Amino acid sequence: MVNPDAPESVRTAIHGADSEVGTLRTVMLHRPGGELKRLTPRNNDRLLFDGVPWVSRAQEEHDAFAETLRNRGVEVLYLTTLLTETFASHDARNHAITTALSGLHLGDTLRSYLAEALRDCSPEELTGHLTEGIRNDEVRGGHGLVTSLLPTDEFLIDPLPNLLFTRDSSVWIRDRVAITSLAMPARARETQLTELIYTEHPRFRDVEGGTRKIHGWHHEHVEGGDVLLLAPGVVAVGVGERTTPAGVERLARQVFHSRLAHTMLAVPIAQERATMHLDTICTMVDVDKIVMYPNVADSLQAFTVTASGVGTGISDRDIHLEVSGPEPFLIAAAKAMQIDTLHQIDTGLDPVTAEREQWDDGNNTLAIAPRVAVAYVRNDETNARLEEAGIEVVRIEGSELGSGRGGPRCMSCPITRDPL
Ligand SMILES: NC(=[NH2+])NCCC[C@H](N)C(=O)O
Repeated sequence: MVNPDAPESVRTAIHGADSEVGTLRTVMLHRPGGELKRLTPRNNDRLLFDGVPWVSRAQEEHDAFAETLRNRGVEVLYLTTLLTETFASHDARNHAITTALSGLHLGDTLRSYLAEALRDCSPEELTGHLTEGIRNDEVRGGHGLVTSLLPTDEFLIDPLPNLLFTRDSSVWIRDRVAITSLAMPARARETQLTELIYTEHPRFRDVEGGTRKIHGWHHEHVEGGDVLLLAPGVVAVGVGERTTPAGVERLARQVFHSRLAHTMLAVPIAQERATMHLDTICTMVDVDKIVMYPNVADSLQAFTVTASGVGTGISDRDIHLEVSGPEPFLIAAAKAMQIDTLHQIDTGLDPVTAEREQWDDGNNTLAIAPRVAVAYVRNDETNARLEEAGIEVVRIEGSELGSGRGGPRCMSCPITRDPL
C-alpha cells in the first residue's frame, strides 16, 4: 500500500542489502538508555551482560559511534525514535501493549490494570516503559493478590538491555527484512518491537508494495548475528547457542522461496557464550576478505544448502532442500561465492592474544564500504592485521558498550547498502 500523503522520498525509498560490505547508506541503532540502568549484579547474567555498565559513558561511546557513521555519510535511524513514531497509530499502541502483557506471570487483574495505564501514556512514555520495563514497586495501582505476592523488585515487564544489539532482532536480505526469533528469554520480546516498526512505521509501511517480511518471532530461533551475507546470493548462517538447526531450515526455505539467494551455508559453531553468534567469529571486510578467529578457523565447517522445486505457485513448504558437505567453511564459502579464495585475516597474533581479542569483539567489525571497517580501538593486534591487509580501520571506543559482549557489527542493523 502506498500512502498518497507520504512524501516522495518515503514512497519510493528502497531498503535492503545484498552484502556485508556494500557502501552503507542507512542503519538502525539503539542508543543505550534507561534499560541499562536496570542491570544489577543479581540480574546481569540473566539479562546477558557481563557486568554492570557505566551508563552515561556507554551513551557517550555510542554517540561517538553514531557520529562516526554520520561523518561517513550514513543515515542513522534510532530504534526508539522509530518506535515512538510508530505509536502515533492507536492500533500499533494497542498491539504493542497486548503483546507486552501476554506473559503468564501477570494474572488478569494486574494485566488489565497495566493495559489501561499504558493506554493513557504518550507515545514517548510508552516507548520508555516497553524498553526500560516496569518493576512491581513502580506501579501505583492494580494492587491485588499478584502484586502483593511478587517481590517488590520483580519486573512485570522485563527491561530490554540487549536492544543495543540491533543486529540480532532483524536482518535485511536483499529487499526483505527477516524478523528474527531470539533464543534467550531475556531477548524474546525485542522482535515484537522490530516487527511493529517494519509493519506500521510510515517509512517502511508506505514504500511501494509495503516492506515485505520473512521469518517472524513465532518461528524457530534465528538471530541476526548468525546471518552473514557473504556475497549477493550467498548467505551463511551460524548454528549454535542461538540459531537452531530448525531455524536455519525455515529461513533457507523462505529465502529460496523469495529468491533472495541461491546458496545458504549452515555453519555449526560451539554452543558457548564466547561464540554466541557467527559474527563473533568472523565478519566480512571486503568482497573477498574475512576477519576470522584463527583458533577455530581450521575446524570451522559448513553444509552447503541449495533448493530445488522453486517456482511460481509453490509454497515455501514445498521447496526441497539439497544439502551437501560438510567441508571447510572457507572452501565452501569461496565455491558458493564463485571466487578463487576467501582471504582470511586473523584476529590477534598468537592464540592467547587471539582469544582475548575475539572475546573483546575484535572479529565483530562493521564494514561501511569495501575495505573500510569500524572496529573497537582496544583490539590492537587485530586492527594492525586488518591494516596490513589494506583495510581502513575506523576505530571507536567501546569499553562500556562492550560489557554486553557485542561490537560494531552487533550494534548495527544495516537497512540500506549499495548493491555490489
Ligand atoms: N550479533 C551479536 N554478536 N550480538 C551480541 C549480543 C550480545 C548480547 N548480550 C546477547 O547475549 O545476546
